[in-house]
Amino acid sequence: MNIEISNVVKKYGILTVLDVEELTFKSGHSYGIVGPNGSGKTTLFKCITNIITDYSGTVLIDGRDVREVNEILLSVGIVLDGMSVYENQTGLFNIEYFSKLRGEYNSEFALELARELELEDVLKRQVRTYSYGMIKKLILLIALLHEPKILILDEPFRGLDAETVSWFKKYLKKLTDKGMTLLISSHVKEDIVSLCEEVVVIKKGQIDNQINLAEFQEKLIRDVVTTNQDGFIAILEATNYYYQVRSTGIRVNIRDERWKSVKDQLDQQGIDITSLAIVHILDNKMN
Ligand SMILES: Nc1ncnc2c1ncn2[C@@H]1O[C@H](COP(=O)(O)OP(=O)(O)OP(=O)(O)O)[C@@H](O)[C@H]1O
Repeated sequence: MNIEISNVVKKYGILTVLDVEELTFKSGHSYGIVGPNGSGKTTLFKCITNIITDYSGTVLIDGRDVREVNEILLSVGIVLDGMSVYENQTGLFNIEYFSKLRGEYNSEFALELARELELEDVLKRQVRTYSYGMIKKLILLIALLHEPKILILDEPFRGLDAETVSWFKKYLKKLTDKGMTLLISSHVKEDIVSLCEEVVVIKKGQIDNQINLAEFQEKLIRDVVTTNQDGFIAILEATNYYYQVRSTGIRVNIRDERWKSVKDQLDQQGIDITSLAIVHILDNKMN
């Protein structure tokens, strides 16, 4: 399912917290939404899922306005950071309850997921006796139960152990391979890189950048310090490669094979590399 956002402006009083002219999430693709705290990521998710409705502009899912055709939301799963369940009820009650709110309850599938997430043994316990990670797993399990066509996850992995994060990533990959659209916000670069094809950077409520990660696969940013920085710059100037002089060294932004030729030239001129740090493209953009 596609999501098309046009001229969406959300204000709190006189403060504009979201102002997105045009943004499209294509069916079956996975998107990372990144940006500093308070930049509007959660607000965007809430507008897409009708949790916030008092915005101007439109959000269309498969061409239908989410504020007019509520049924579309049955195909959308959302997990917001800080979402809660009924703590005085058991895990199983919560799974069944939230599942039935959306339609059929498939107990076999629910148990299968619970087993994979190692929640099976605690399903009959009241949720208030769960650890933070168990509650988070339970909420994610509930969101997965209906195999949504669009899944929106706001900081989904915070507080989960490495094994569970790895399970979720594999599971989400399977779902996107089957055509689910995934929107995920995270401050953890590795989560975004391992799951998403495209990154949308939001700053102060506006789209600051859109990055196709596939294009950057072989392109690494390097911060390089050499024994002769002027000689190094002369090589980069002569080859027309883009560089920046920084306190951490000379930042070069070139593909692997070109970097090899730069290194050969450094060798020929007797210039040694004393320090080399690889910076991922997203380190620049995420915060
Ligand atoms: N109910 C509210 N009343 C007033 N302002 C709000 C309300 N909810 C959010 N805001 C403001 O809207 C802006 C965007 O908040 P939002 O939660 O969307 O940011 P975020 O990018 O998800 O941040 P984080 O990375 O910290 O989760 C912030 O300035 C926040 O203070």
